[in-house]
Amino acid sequence: MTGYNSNGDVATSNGNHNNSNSNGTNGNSNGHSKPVEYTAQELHTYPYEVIQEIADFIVKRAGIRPKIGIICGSGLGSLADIIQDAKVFEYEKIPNFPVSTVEGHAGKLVVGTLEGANVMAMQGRFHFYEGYPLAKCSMPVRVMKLCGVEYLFATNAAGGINPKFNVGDIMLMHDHVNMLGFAGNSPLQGPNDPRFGPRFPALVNSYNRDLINKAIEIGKTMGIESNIHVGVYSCLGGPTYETIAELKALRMMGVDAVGMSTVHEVITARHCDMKVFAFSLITNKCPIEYSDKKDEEANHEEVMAVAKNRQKACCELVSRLICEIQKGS
Ligand SMILES: O=P(O)(O)O[C@@H]1C[C@H](O)[C@@H](CO)O1
Ligand SMILES: Nc1nc2[nH]cnc2c(=O)[nH]1
Repeated sequence: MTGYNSNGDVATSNGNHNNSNSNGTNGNSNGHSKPVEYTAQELHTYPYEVIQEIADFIVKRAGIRPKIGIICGSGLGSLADIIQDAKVFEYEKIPNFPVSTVEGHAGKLVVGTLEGANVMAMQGRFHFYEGYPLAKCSMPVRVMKLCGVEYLFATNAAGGINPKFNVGDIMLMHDHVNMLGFAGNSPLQGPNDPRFGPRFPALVNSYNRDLINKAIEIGKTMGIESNIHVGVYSCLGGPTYETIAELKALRMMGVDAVGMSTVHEVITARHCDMKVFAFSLITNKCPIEYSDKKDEEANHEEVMAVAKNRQKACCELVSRLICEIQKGS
């Protein structure tokens, strides 16, 4: 079993340095190679070397270094289907990568080009409620960073708490309330590796203002300006949807949309100095008054159906924003 020695260097269990090569395998005496193995504890925190091996594995096989990373929210996997010259990696086949367990999250990494930019997209993200620690949920963001990604586009399906929001609207995130953080949980918990970023990162202005403004302009030219809002997202642990009392509390805190993802990915991206653009597709309206109406209860089938209906608009918004980034570079 491979482990880490007290210097933080990769070492085998007999104290030898690991001789893994860039495709994440160990050569052995009979010329065959086998994947590097890590302990459960190592895969809980994902040390730099593990992330580097995963990034090398992807870049080597994709043959390009992506500049933009996209995380597809529930039912929004089609954002990755528009990628050209795509190389597709099933999560199960990427060494030390977790697997997707949620419906609407295919569990594939797609690398290719979009609007002339090299991109990589996750068709399937990892959620806290799947039983993964937050560091593991957002580990792919660090993989993106070491692959060369400068911009993170994070998307999600969310419940609209702001009464002005309608099902099918898009909320451009300009801030978040980190409810899991309030409860003492962070993807950055544990020893800090300064190769990724500082121990105490600031999070004001996490959501790139320039990209938000560009997205608003794109929304106008798409004729959907009345369906685009700018607002505050909050991530809860899930997998339950919220109670009325929780929704009332979130609204009082200034939250416009609620979901079960994205915040820890944004924290991880900002820690390693990536530019962040994120949006929520409002898949259901959250009730904030008690009633017996069954149709006010959120459910995952509805979430995915709305996402499927709105995938064309979401794809257009993402591609046109990438086109704008390309014009500026
Ligand atoms: O991955 P996202 O945040 O888009 O998915 C949301 C939150 C839950 O995973 C699921 C609930 O319907 O949708
Ligand atoms: N927490 C939460 N996540 C969602 N994802 C889609 N809709 C919802 C919702 O209403 N609440």
